[in-house]
Amino acid sequence: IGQADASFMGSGSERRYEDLCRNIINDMNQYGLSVVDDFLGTDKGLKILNEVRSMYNAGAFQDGQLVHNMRTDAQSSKVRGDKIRGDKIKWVGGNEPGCTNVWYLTNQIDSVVYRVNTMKDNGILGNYHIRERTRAMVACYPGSGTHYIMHVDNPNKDGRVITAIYYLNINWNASESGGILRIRPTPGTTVADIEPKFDRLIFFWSDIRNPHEVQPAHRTRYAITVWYFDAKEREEALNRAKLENSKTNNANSIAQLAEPDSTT
Ligand SMILES: COc1ccc2cc(-c3cnc(C(=O)NCC(=O)O)c(O)c3)ccc2c1
Ligand SMILES: [Mn+2]
Repeated sequence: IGQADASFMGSGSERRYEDLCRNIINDMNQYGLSVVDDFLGTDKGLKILNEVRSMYNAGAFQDGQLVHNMRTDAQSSKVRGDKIRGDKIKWVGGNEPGCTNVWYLTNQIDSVVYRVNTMKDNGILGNYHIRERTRAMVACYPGSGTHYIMHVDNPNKDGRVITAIYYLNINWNASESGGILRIRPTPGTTVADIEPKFDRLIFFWSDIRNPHEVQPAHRTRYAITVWYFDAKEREEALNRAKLENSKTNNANSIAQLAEPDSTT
């Protein structure tokens, strides 16, 4: 996987920017994932890290835990919640105060994604029409073995086609701290083990092509994720949701009709 050096914000950067985008296109078509190192350079990366640290220390993150994998312990009928996810998250839209560096990052990722989506000979990327994305999800795995079990980001065509993750972890040593992102591209038997290194940006298809897990982290592990929507898949997902919604509303109103009117 081409480890493109992407500090293209420097001088004479046009050529390097084109090369970076070409690398991403090739990686996405060949592997369904791409790793870009030194995306913004050290000083911009540090500004983002400090901003995220102050958010986290201000207690702005909520427990990302959604569903406990509850099960009863065989011996003492105690119910044990095996956490599916151990991360704590904060959604950032980009215009909140104190998030200017996260906003700068998402702007930089946007320009790369919109570029690769429109370049000629971009293969599978040409099948999508990417016009919008989610807000930025700032995630912290607070160490002590917190992890995320194998999952697919978009298993049911909710519109998200590309996952982009930017890592903030200086001198990350996976043999000590774990926290590897393991992607198992499907179909296939290969495995991609990606360390959550400082100033590293990765892309991968969000759907069932890329089941992945975050292995137990033993050090605080920060990442910022944005998901990019394909306009057509997103519209179809929203239409399905609307249809479902109106069905339940109708069902509810019919149910109300059927209920004996309590006032009579
Ligand atoms: C309904 O509300 C929510 C709110 C937040 C949610 C966050 C995730 C999520 C998904 N993937 C990863 C991941 O794969 N990280 C890889 C890495 O850090 O290297 C991750 O950390 C978090 C999934 C569902 C959510 C639903
Ligand atoms: Mn995921």
